[in-house]
Order: sequence, then structure tokens, then C-alpha cells
Amino acid sequence: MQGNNYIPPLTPRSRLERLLRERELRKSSRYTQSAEDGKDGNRDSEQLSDAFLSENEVEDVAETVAVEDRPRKQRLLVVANRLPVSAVREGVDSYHLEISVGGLVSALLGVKEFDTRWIGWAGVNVPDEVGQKALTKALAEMRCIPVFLDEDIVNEYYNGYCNNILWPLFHYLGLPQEDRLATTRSFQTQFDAYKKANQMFADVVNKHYQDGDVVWCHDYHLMFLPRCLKEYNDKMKVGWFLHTPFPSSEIHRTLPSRSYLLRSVLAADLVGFHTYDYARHFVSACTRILGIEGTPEGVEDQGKLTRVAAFPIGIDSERFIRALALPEVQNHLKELKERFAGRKVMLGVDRLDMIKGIPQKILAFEKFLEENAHWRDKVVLLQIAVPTRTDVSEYQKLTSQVHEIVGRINGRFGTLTAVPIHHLDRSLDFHALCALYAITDVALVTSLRDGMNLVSYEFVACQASKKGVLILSEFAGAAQSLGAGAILVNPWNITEVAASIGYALDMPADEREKRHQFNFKHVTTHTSQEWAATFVSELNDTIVEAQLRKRQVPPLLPNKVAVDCYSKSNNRLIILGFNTTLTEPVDTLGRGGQIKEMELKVHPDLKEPLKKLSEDPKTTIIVLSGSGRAVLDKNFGEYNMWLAAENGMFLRLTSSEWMTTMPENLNMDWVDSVKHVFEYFTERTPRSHFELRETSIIWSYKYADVEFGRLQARDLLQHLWTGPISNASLDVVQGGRSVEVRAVGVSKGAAIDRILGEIVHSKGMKEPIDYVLCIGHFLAKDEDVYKFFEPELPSESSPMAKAMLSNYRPSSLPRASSSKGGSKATYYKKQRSMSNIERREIERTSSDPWRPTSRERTSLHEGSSVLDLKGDNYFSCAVARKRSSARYLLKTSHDIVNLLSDLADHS
Ligand SMILES: O=P(O)(O)OC[C@H]1O[C@H](O[C@H]2O[C@H](CO)[C@@H](O)[C@H](O)[C@H]2O)[C@H](O)[C@@H](O)[C@@H]1O
Ligand SMILES: O=c1ccn([C@@H]2O[C@H](COP(=O)(O)OP(=O)(O)O)[C@@H](O)[C@H]2O)c(=O)[nH]1
Repeated sequence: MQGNNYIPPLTPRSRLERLLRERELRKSSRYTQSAEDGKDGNRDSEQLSDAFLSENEVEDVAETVAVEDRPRKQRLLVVANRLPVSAVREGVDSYHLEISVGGLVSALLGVKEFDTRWIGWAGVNVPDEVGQKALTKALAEMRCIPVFLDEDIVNEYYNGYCNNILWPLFHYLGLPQEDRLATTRSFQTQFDAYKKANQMFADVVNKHYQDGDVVWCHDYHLMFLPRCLKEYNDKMKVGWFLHTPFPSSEIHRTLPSRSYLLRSVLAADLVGFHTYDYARHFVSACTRILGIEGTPEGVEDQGKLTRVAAFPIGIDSERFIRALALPEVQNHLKELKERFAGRKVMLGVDRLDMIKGIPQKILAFEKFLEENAHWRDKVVLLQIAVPTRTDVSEYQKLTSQVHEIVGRINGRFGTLTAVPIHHLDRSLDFHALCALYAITDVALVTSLRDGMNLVSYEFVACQASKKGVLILSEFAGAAQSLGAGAILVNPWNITEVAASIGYALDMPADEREKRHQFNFKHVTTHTSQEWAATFVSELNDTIVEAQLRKRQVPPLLPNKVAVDCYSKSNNRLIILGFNTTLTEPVDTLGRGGQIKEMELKVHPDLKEPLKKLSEDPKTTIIVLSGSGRAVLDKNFGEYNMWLAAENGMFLRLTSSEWMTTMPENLNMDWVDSVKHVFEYFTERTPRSHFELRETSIIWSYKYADVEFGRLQARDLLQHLWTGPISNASLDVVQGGRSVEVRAVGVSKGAAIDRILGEIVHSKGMKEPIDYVLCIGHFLAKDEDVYKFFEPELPSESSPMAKAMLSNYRPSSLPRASSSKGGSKATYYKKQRSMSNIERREIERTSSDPWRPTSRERTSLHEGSSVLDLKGDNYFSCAVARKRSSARYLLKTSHDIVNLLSDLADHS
């Protein structure tokens, strides 16, 4: 509808605003276009239907795909295993081209908004150069570009890996039972061929790609393609759409190449599925198999977002509706009406594939005839079974199985003049198919699993006058959209399907009308054009979104600059986190990682550089960690460095005793109640654990089932925020896969001020610190430590402010007891004694006594700050984080090993 009241903002601020605006623009441009087309009688859709219906179908495809270029059209490279035409070689350099059958082809042929080129396999082996040249030329007229696959590759990649492994697996059929072992053995060869074939597709895309093109990869045949394309050119806009179901992660995880395929698909910018369920399964597989976080937008790994969403496909409904008026279709209709006069017509149209549930459908029909004798000569089932993948043995077996059942039933219920089942092992032309759809009383779709099933849409589009009934498997994607108008059935339940046939045949006209209207509206509004336009629009937008996000993600640490600067400075400070920063990487997917994690250990490759660095008199190292004192003692006791345990609440130079940096009024009365809650959740969440420290308590579900862990954490947080302890003076800190509770105001940033004061004093520092490197995998709350060192604006660091704090340092921080007995709250109160200056500062900032202000920075002596950081000598780095307030990022512990080793070499 043109001219509704919604006016999207001109400068959209959010992703949704951008997409809504784009949709409005599309609608209005389509409206203008159709008005123009109306004037000159040159409507795209008419060209399409004429083309598709004319005698020379192949040239028609050319027209369909190559609708005249208009400057506003975006170039779209559609890459699918199969081209919309298949070639049959007739001579050395001549080919006969036929339209390929299948939902993907029918859907994409209706898409006219783009300047489209198809890249794919023409379904024929062309080993010789002459033949390849001739076919390339013939296809070029249709804007189709061939990928030449030889017979061996086709056998291993298409018949083998695609159709014998991925196809059954994605449709929940498992691997063929009797040759399971053979399949297992040949798996690797087939997978290698799959990768090789995908690379061949990529090579052709790369050759034809132009800047700004959208590359849309299709289906399970090409899961490796997004990775190949992005490796070649990471600027390419790459989308990937799956036309089959994506199964539960429990099924996908049985695939030996499960991780590899997921990672390859994740290289795309946008990943699309027919239904929300398939998208959900995919995200869940990424979380459970790869350990990558799922977000409401998709899957995010190290700051790279792959958007994942549902884009239900549709058909070019107009084409079917218009076709019904054509004389060819009317002739077919007349013939069919005469042929089946006095009988109700039931229809099945499927590729002869195991997933379509053809035997189940026929058996249900048999049961219906068995139980309803009065219908036996009044109903006929027309089953069109289009041969497909005939080289795969499972498909060959299916053909004989279906023939046998049909023969048996026709023998049982047939008469000399009529049989109940008409079974055709071939495809029909478009006119015949439309006529069949139109005379049908009941369409029967009994797929055991089906990505979408376009036959059900096409049937509905052709039923404007008859308003027949659709019986639809609940396991077809179409059930999500046509569910309200169709009779949904479980195809495995033959009794239920038989009963539904009876119900459908007897359905009163008013109920048929209502059901039909609902489905017709859906089919005519959710078209293939809409589907493609929405996908491409979201793909374009994903790139915009990624660029916006990129600006929020800090750059990688420039190692060389950090090292050069280090070597030129005289008084350096290195602050290091422990967990994930100095530890070895652990596998979070439950393969022994938990044991390692519970006993944190320094990465062995770091021992040498840490030793060297800690012995350099110009360098001070602080390990600033959430871990307890004992853990830091055990790991770092041998080095000459400062240890700041429990987020800086305890401090020690390795050659001295522990002291506390805690304020006197630190309240820990809440610990027992929280511990009680954590125990409860640990008992109910397998592989989760909690750790009681002296100033905090942490529940971790890093090794638990991620999705269950997240649900439990939500429940736990809800309880902490709103339950009986909600008024206690504590901070609830949510980590990636943990929940931590601390006394109010405990954070690394709050503690660093005091730690620095102690170090400056104890070292008797005369020169300002002229280099700070602060690296950590810190919680957002603790990232305040990065901000502490950020150089201030000139107006803030006036001499006045510095002078005021000239003697700021607790005269002596209290020693910490090593005893762990007794109530913690009273223990802290007894232990802590503050200097006058410190107490005064705390009173002044009573809302958050630990928050350092710019004026509280430690000074060496009157007027001179301990920090001489001008910006280029300060390096804050977040480790393995997506977003951070740090200036830089380091990706892995391996990067830290490299960096610290380089620094050590310059010590
Ligand atoms: O090319 P073939 O191996 O002969 O197979 C034909 C196509 O079958 C599959 O179609 C799927 O796509 C339809 C449209 O999205 C969907 O409605 C249907 O449920 C799917 O089964 C396959 O995914 C295509 O790649 C094949 O070309
Ligand atoms: O004789 C036939 C039978 C079917 N089809 C087309 O094949 C497609 C089947 O698509 P569907 O999504 O139902 O299943 P798929 O075969 O892709 O799994 C539909 O567009 C049908 O119009 C066809 O062109 N000729």
C-alpha cells in the first residue's frame, strides 16, 4: 500500500530504523516502477511469465534473469550449486539447455530487483576446452556463469558429501544405515572434494566480482564458500542462505567436520534460514560446538558479528495467478476435469526424495481407502514424483519402494477402468502443473522434514476459485507460515493423516473459504521478490552495522610502538591481570578444561620473560588479579614483583608481607547469605562451581551447558537483585559466564590509587613513571583501572590540584593476617587503619569512597605528579574482549607471550 502514515526518520539511528527506512524506499520505488511499466506496457512480471511459458523455455530464463539493466539496480551474484538451467551436450560445441527443477530455482527466478548473475554448475561434465568455451558462451546469454566440475568431484562432492551426508543429516535422517561404515571410511575423501569444489566456486566468483557487488551463496553445498571468499577479499559483501532445515545441535555435532563448517559459514556477513527454529539451532550449534557467544543479532566472535536471522522464502505468486487465464492452462484444465469427472482429486508434487515422505503419504491414503469404502471410486490421488539425484543409491532404492507400494494399492483397490493412484515418475511443464494445482480438491504434503516446501505455496496461489484444502506436514518450514489455514499433520502418524484426508474431503465450503483466504493472503504478500529484497537489504545493512561496531572496538596493540616506547623510558610500570592474561588457554567445551581452570597456572612460556622483566630495576610489575593471595603466592612468589590479590584489596611485594588496602568500613555481612544462594545454584547446575574469596564470592558456569548456565544465571541475578539480600551493601557483577558478588566499591580501579601510593613510597621513587602498560581480561567493572591512567586534559591537571595532594599516601598500610578464621566483616574492621589524609579523602567523596578523582592522584613531591603520561607512553590492553574502554586489544595469550618476550629482550 502506498502512502501510509509511517514516515521513517531521515537519518536513522538504529539498525531497525535503517531497515524500516530501506523497506519504505523499496516499496515506493516499486510503486513508481510499476506505474512506469504500466504506461509503456513493459512490466517485468509480464516479461517473466511470457518468458517462462513460451516454447523456448531456456531463452526465457535469460530474459527472467537479465531484465534490462537499470542504473539503480545493484549487482547480485547468486552462487548456487545448480544453475537455473542444466545443459545436455548435443555436439562438440552445442548444448540443449533445460530449466532445472527445484524450489531454489523457482524462487530465485522470480527475483527481478537486482542486476543478477548466476554462478553454478550446469549439471554436465565438460572435460574439453572447446566444449567449455561453447557452454560458457551459451550460458552467458542468460547471465549464467558455469563452474566446471569433473566427474570425480561431482561424485565425491555432490553425490557423496552433499547428498549422502549433509542432506540426510540436515533432515534428521542420519547416515544410510547399511553402509554406515563405508560412509565413515570415505568421509574424509568426500569432505576434501567438498572443500575443493567450494574453492572452485570461489575462484569463479572472484574472477567476476566487481566492487560493490553483493555475493549471495546458497545452500548446504556451499558452506565452505563464505570463508574462501572472505579470505580472498574481506571487503566482499557475503551472505549465505540455507534452503534446508538446520538441525538441532545434537544432530549437527555428530558430523566429523562440524566445527569447520560452522566456522566457514560464520565468515559470511549475514546467514539466513527459512524459519526462526533453524536459525536458533544454528546459533545454538555455534555456542555449544564452537563455544561462541550467541546474541540477539547473531553470533559474535572476537568482535566480528555474523548476523543470523530468518528469511522465509516465497514464490512469484503473480506468475501462477496470471498463468491460470492462459489458453494452454485452460486446455489442460478442461482435459483434467473430463478425465476425473465425478471424483475428488488429491495431489502430491514432490521430488522423489526420502525427505518428502512419499511412501508414508501413499500408505496413509491406503488406510483412508481401507476405512472409507464409500470413497474408493470417488477419489483419486495424483502423485508427481520428479526423479532427482538418481546416482545416489538411496534414491534408487526409494524409486523401487514407491513403485512397489503404488502397484500393491492399485492392485488392491483398482477396477478394470480406474485406479486410485496415478503415479508419475517425471516432471511436468509449468502449464500442466498450474492446471493440476487448480483442479485439485486436496493437496497432500507429507514431508518428513522440508526446508520450506514451495509446492504448498504454489497450490494455494492457484486455488482462488476452488478453495481446496491443504494437508501439510508440521515438519515442513511452510507449516510456520501456512499453519493456520492448512490441516497440519505428523506424517509419521499414518492414522492421523488418513483421518485428515477424510476431514479435508468432507470440509464444508465456508471453512474451506476461511482457510484458503488466510493462506492466499500470506502467499501473495510474502513473495520471492520480497524475500530476496529483504535478504539483500539486511546484508547491505549488516555491513553498515559492522562498520559502526568496528569504531567501538579498540585496535590491536601496535607491538612495535609499545616495545620502542618501553625501551626509551626510565621508570616503567607494568600491570598485569592473571586469569586469561598470564594463564594458558583452556578449552571451555568440557574436555578436561575445568580441572586446569580450577588450578590457575602461569603460561610456561611466560616464566622466562617475567623473570627478566621483574629483575630490571627500571621496571615495576604488579600482578593485579581477582584471585586470592594463596594463588598469587604460588604462581608469582619466585619473582621480584608486586602482587595485588582480590582486585587489589591485598598487596604484597614478593619479598615482604601481605598488607591490606581495604577501607575500614568494608561491609562483608552479606557473605553467608550469598554463599547459601550460590550453593543452591551450584547443586542445580552441573559443572558449575563457586569460589569463596576474602572479599568476594564467585559462581562460574564456564564449563556448564552454556544455555542452561545462562538461564540459571538469569534466575540467580534476579534473586540477588530483588530477593532478600537486595538491600545489602554489595555489588553484583555479571561476567561472561560468571556472577560475582563483592562489597560495594571494590574494583581494580579503586584499589590502584592506593597500590601506587604504596609502591612509590616503598621504592622511594624520585622520577615520575614515564611508561605504563596495563593488560588484563578484566570485567567491565574493573576496567576503571584503564581510566585511572588516562592522561588528563590540561585544565584538570593544574599545578594547584597536584600540590594539594603532595603527601597523599597512607603512612603505613596495615599488614594482612594470613588467618582465614572468624567473621570476615569484623576481621576487616580490626585490620584496617587509615592515614588522616586518606580518611579525609574518603569523607569528602562519601557517595563512593573508593572512586579516585583526578585530584587524588599520587604525587612524588610538591607540584610534581608521579605519572608523566602524555598519551603516547600509556598502553592499556584488553585481552580477548569484544568491546573495552582500553586503548588496545590483544587477542590471545599467545600475543601476550610475544609482547612480554619482546619487552624482556629490551630490558
Ligand atoms: O538440485 P537438486 O540436488 O536436484 O535438488 C533440488 C533442490 O532441492 C532443495 O530445495 C530446497 O529449497 C527449497 C526452496 O528454498 C525449499 O522449499 C525446499 O524445502 C528445500 O528442499 C535444495 O536445497 C536445493 O539446493 C536443490 O537445488
Ligand atoms: O514437475 C515439476 C514438479 C515440481 N516443480 C517445481 O519444483 C519445486 C519444488 O520445490 P519445493 O520447495 O517444494 O521442494 P524442493 O524440490 O526444492 O525440495 C516447485 O517450485 C515446483 O513448481 C517443477 O518445476 N516441475
